[in-house]
Amino acid sequence: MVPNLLLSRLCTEGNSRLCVSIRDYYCYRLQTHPAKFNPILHGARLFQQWGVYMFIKIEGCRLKWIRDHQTQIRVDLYQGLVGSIAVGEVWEEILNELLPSQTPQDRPDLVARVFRAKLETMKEMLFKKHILGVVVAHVYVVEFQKRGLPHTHFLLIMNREYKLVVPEQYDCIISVELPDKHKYLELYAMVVKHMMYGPCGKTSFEDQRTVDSVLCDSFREAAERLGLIEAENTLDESLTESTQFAMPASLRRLFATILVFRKLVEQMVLLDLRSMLQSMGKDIALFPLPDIDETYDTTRGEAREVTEESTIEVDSHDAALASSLNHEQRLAYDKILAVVDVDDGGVLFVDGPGGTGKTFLYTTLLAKVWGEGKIAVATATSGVAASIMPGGRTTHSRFTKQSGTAKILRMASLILWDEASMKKRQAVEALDNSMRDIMGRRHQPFGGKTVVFGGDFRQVLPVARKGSRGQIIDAILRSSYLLKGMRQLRLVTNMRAHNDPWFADYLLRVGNGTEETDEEGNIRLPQDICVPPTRDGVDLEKLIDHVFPALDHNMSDPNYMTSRAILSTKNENVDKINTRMIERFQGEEKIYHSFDSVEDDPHGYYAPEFLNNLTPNGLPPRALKLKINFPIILLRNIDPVNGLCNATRLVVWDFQRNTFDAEIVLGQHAGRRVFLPRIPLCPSDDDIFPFKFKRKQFPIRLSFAMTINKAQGQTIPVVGVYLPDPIFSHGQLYVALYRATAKRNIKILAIKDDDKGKGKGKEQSQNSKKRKRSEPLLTTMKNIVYKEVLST
Ligand SMILES: Nc1ncnc2c1ncn2[C@@H]1O[C@H](COP(=O)(O)OP(=O)(O)OP(=O)(O)O)[C@@H](O)[C@H]1O
Repeated sequence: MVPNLLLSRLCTEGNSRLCVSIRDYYCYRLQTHPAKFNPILHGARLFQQWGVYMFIKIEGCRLKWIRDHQTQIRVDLYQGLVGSIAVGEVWEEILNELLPSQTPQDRPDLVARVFRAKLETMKEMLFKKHILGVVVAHVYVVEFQKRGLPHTHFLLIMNREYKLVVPEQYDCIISVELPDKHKYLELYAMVVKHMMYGPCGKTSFEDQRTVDSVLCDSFREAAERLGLIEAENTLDESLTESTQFAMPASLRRLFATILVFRKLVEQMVLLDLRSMLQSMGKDIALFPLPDIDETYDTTRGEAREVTEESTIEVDSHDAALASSLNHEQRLAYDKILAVVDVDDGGVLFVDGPGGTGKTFLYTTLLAKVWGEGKIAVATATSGVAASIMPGGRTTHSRFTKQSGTAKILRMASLILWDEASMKKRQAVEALDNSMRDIMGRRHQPFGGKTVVFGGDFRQVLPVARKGSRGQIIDAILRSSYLLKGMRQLRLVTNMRAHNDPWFADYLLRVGNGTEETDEEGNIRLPQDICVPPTRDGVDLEKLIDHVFPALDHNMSDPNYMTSRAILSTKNENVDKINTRMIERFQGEEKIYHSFDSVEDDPHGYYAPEFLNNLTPNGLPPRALKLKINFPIILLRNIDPVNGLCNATRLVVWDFQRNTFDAEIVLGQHAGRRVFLPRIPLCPSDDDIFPFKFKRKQFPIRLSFAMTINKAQGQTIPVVGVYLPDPIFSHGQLYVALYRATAKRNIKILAIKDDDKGKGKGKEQSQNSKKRKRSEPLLTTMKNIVYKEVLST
């Protein structure tokens, strides 16, 4: 039925053609010529766009032919079997040919070729082997779905004796149920693997509208109840759920108290709210609430920071730690206190590799300064480091424009900034500039304050987006003008791994880039920390077993859950491991769907199905799957003062429909139970989409596995490292290794790059199980160290 389209006309002389069809021409443009660079094949989504335009050209001609030949085409006469086949994203024939970092969607040419080969096989089975009976005529169309993958619909006109005339005959060849898992395990597995839309359980429209045994009035209401789309009262409901969940008796008591002491309680609540909002960096005046009567404020208008800092109670245990400082810590301690005592300013840098006791030193210093009635301001670049420092706050929430900030900085005898190596130097320089103004001493660094920075430049450095090595180095504190006047205090002894001195030494050599390398520039990994290769290629399962032994027995133990994690370089690897852990973990699963939208899209041009498929880095998934006791990690600073900051680790306790209950498990706030709401989140990388994407979801991810960068500063005694791709930035290998306390607590699974063939893209790396057995797992590894950032 489909004509051959001619560019001008099809001329034949013997067997040779003088002209080619439009279709032939574009087929030629899509050929892969190994020696020639073909820009079309590298165009990713542009390639798809181009494909669509070219297809429209060809299809336009086809449609014209059909329009002009209506008398010959008597479509209305036909009836028969309708069926379809669709392309599978995990077809190996496609994955094997992808260029580095391409996905199947980026290569419509490959997808179409492989799809056609399969289609031809299918046609042969249908029309030559007659698997469904003799076919006398057929029609099929191939369509490309939104994601850029093709599928086809068939209409088969059967020979008279094979025509299906009663439902029973259809039932013999068409089955819309899952095969019996126990009888036909292989068939069952095959159907589940290739099933595109998941099992459907609904049998009627009423059934579709029934949620939790309640028949809803509309499909919209049913979708809202299922949490698939956002209901208008989601926030109200989550508040109601939290209140039901949290001690109804105390809430009733509060209500009774409000009735009795209305004005007083109202003012107390407002003052409390003001303080909470301040700690989140917000002013209560921005919200439509009753006015505050300052006479009820017992702090007499004193800024929250000042009240907080001047009422810190010293933990006697922290004060006693001073007697256990080791020699180098003691030297640093004495030097810093001497500068604090003189009170004429000084800038010091505690340079200590991971585990050398920087936090231990800060804890003793803070206890000493506070014990003398002085003010010490403790900050850290990341929320995790801040949460393990007494009175610690992130620099982001500490150095704000709040009225109390300047006052507290003026009063402080010591300002401590941990993980300064992870912050861009411009941020530190901005503080220096502000302090000079605040103190009215422009000529003295930090206006003459004692400022102690701590950090480790062996670790992953602040990200200069798409920055070159030079730009990254230029962005760090080492390159600042402040370095000249900074006194260096060195800690060397690894106190965390002191029971395994060989390992402690090895870590330091990795961090310093002094570990011996082979001719390919790789360092050797200690044999006993590498996962031994398995015969059946299930190395990742082996790594999971090493890190999470006897999971079934330990899954309800929060200490077990949070003292271990698998680290990897990329989010896609992390997601893969977390998905495996969801399957392994027992218990009922709860799925929370996100509500996705685009800002400034009043006409709804961006379809929800499209938005739901997006998973930008740093955002939670569209379908967040949780089970009780799952370890999770926060993705945003929600309430830093109360321990809810980016990278805080929690364990899931219980679910409600719009909220869930979790417990903070590490740091100063360990043991605190919190309710987490869904909040609007935007990708940190603004340029990633040509529109402003917004996902309303719980700001968390599972933390069975996490990226190496996210693990920086975390305490993880038992560590697995999964490296299906080589590490790619300064300090990554060091950060991954030094989390562990000893060699016996770490296992690495590094897969040789060649195993995946050259440039097979991410899907192939996800298929690492299919690694060729002849190829060994890696026991040597690339280590990237920018030595210039380590020298002073
Ligand atoms: N003098 C000491 N006596 C006993 N234990 C110590 C001493 N110094 C440090 N430790 C212990 O060693 C471990 C590592 O110390 P700490 O967390 O302070 O190191 P760090 O340099 O801050 O590490 P990281 O950079 O990885 O955060 C902790 O368990 C700490 O309690």
